[in-house]
Amino acid sequence: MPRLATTPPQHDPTPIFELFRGSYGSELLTAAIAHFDIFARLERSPESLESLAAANGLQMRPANVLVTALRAMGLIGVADGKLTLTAMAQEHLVPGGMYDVGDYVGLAAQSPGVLTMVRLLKSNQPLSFDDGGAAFIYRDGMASAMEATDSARHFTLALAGRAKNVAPALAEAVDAVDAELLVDIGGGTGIYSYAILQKHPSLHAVVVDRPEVLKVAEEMAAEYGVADRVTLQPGDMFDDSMPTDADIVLLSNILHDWDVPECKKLVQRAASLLRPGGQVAIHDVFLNDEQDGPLPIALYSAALFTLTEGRAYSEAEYAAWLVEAGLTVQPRVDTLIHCGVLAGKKA
Ligand SMILES: C[S@@+](CC[C@H](N)C(=O)[O-])C[C@H]1O[C@@H](n2cnc3c(N)ncnc32)[C@H](O)[C@@H]1O
Repeated sequence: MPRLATTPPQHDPTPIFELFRGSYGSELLTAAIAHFDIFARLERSPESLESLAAANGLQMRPANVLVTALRAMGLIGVADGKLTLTAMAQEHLVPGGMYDVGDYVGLAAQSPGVLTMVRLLKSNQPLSFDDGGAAFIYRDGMASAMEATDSARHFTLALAGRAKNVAPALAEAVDAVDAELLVDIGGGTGIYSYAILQKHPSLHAVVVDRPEVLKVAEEMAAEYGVADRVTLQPGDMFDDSMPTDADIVLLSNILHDWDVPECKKLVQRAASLLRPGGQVAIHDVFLNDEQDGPLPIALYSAALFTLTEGRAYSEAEYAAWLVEAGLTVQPRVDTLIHCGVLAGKKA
């Protein structure tokens, strides 16, 4: 009997993910207090994100990750378009204040996790694994752990744990009635596609990913009994051609791996593959449009920042890219573990 990718778990695993990501909160808070000049500066005068970033030698991606988390923690607010301290931060995090707790938090300033976070924030570079390169991302000329058999397998199977839980909800959330062709860009194990295939017996899926990753996708296609309706296409999603006339192009947990220019390019490429009436389905997490939380997503954004060239984005950011690509944005549908689908339809 093939495995079912459409049966949801009995218990929602979201709290486990939130507990796991909690360490990023501690690291960012300690980094902000003990390694960057944020609270004293904002006490002197409100400031734009750009100017706070420049004063601390940070590029915009790390600045966004750090400040979004501090806003989600209730330490930084916004007034008249500038960053300000909240009352709690003013009382407790301005150096020299009567009730300043900065030195207490600073006891963790030299811990390995905090030092690594500070290094990554300053360099704007993802972690490199055993000299094999970054996890989850590949583009021409970059060292990538997805190019070697063992590391590609390790990172791909790690994502299968989340995918097995979320895929049943994704298969419900994506409108695939009457669809014939699904293109899953950076599909990894392919589990999300396989759930949609199991729900829609006349659908065919093309899973595009790196060659070593697709070895895992091939095993999973057999396990889930969909191998005869799946084409595995090795390639580079930025440069290689992909099938056209697609009803659905799935970008599941892809855009959060990349910085804004790459995201725009990928959404444009995805839109160019659609037949009229088709949709690009962005499956991801969503920051608030104000970039001030929710805290679990702000901390996940920090995780993404350390591992990849991306971060979490807001629905407004994704929607703008879909519109730029000529698509009409559909209402967002939640799946599981903070994820949801934001689709853009081609007229
Ligand atoms: C974070 S994983 C997402 C996997 C899966 N879609 C999911 O939701 O679990 C990103 C995937 O994109 C693939 N990928 C990264 N860069 C790529 C590139 N340039 N071309 C093709 N695939 C790429 C990775 O190998 C990996 O499988």
